Amino acid sequence: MSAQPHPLLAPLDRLGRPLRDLRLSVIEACNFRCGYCMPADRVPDDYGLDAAGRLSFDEIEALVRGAARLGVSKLRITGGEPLLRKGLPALVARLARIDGIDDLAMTTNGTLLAPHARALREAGLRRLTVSLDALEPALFRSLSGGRGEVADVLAGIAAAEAAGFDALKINCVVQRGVNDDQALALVERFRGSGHVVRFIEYMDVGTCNGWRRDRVVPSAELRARIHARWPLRALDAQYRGEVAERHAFIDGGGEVGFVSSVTAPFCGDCHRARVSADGRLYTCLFSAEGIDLRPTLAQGELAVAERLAGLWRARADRYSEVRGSADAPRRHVEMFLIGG
Ligand SMILES: Nc1nc2c(ncn2[C@@H]2O[C@H](COP(=O)(O)OP(=O)(O)OP(=O)(O)O)[C@@H](O)[C@H]2O)c(=O)[nH]1
Ligand SMILES: C[S@@+](CC[C@H](N)C(=O)[O-])C[C@H]1O[C@@H](n2cnc3c(N)ncnc32)[C@H](O)[C@@H]1O
Ligand code: SF4
Ligand code: SF4
Repeated sequence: MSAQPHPLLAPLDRLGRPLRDLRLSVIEACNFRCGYCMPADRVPDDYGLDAAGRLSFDEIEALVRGAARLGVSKLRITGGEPLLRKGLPALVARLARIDGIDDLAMTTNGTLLAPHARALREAGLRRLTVSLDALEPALFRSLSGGRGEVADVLAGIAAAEAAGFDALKINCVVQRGVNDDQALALVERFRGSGHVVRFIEYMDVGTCNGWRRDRVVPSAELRARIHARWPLRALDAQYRGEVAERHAFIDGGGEVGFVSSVTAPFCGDCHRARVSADGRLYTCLFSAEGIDLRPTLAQGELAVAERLAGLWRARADRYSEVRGSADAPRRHVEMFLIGG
């Protein structure tokens, strides 16, 4: 059941967009070094705030309760790698109880999922997204910065299924000449499984990921490649502002999705806010500066709701629509700090 937003606090931003979706990073550290996010040559092995720099579970709960008062109903836990955060199932249990949060999801690289899937499910996590950029083991290892094994991710997916998670999202960031040749294999592997593979255009987020536009594979091109092998038909969005464009396999093999933030931006309906592990609010994936919420978190959920409402009303972000123009911000926060 959705919480009734406080009557004074159901804010619209300057472009008329409500706040519906909160993406919360619970940790800035990661056990991978994906080149498009946290390149090994730019981010030291021991990178990470010490635990005291992170929001406590009490602070996180105050944040989410405050956000729920504004009409936020969807919460995604992310990182860094969220499964590195100690005590995560206990945090999930606290967040799952918050009135108004109808959709509690997590994005993970999946390597630590096998031992944790059941506890997360029992704690109340409803949905899981697992990132998986390649099935070929040597390529997967290289894409993870030499840190990960694809077999561990597949074991994590199997453990999630056994724990009762169904219809996982399997997210693949596609780079031309790097892993675009893995797309058909990924589709084949998960067709008919009930899980949904989604291909994400490589984005220019962060300062250090060496983005090149010629490495972006437009979703339309990838969709045509998949359609030639397994014919597709477009599906309607399930709700306004859905990030992925959905397509069904005509033969009944399930569906596949495309996130096209470079070639077909979707800022017009963007109702997402992000909070980093140290409590900074980012009103766009491409914001340069976060706004420190920590002093307000100590004052309780009503104070949080009022502060968030004021900040949301001032928002006018639409980076993907102005990318490349003189108006576009030049500096962005790192993706591993705000969680994608
Ligand atoms: N530019 C841009 N990209 C986004 C935004 N939200 C998500 N993405 C990209 O899309 C990817 C997939 O996002 P998800 O978190 O899986 O999408 P979602 O719509 O919240 O997930 P579901 O509710 O499960 O469909 C992210 O990792 C980002 O790369 C956004 O607001 N702006
Ligand atoms: C930052 S990660 C955090 C969660 C977890 N570590 C994981 O990888 O699933 C969340 C998502 O952001 C995506 N991502 C990171 N950098 C990206 C980029 N430059 N372009 C597009 N997606 C990116 C990742 O592929 C991943 O699916
Ligand atoms: S995409 Fe996820 S797994 Fe890869 S470096 Fe970034 S935070 Fe880590
Ligand atoms: S670029 Fe910013 S405003 Fe546009 S959809 Fe992404 S997060 Fe929202």
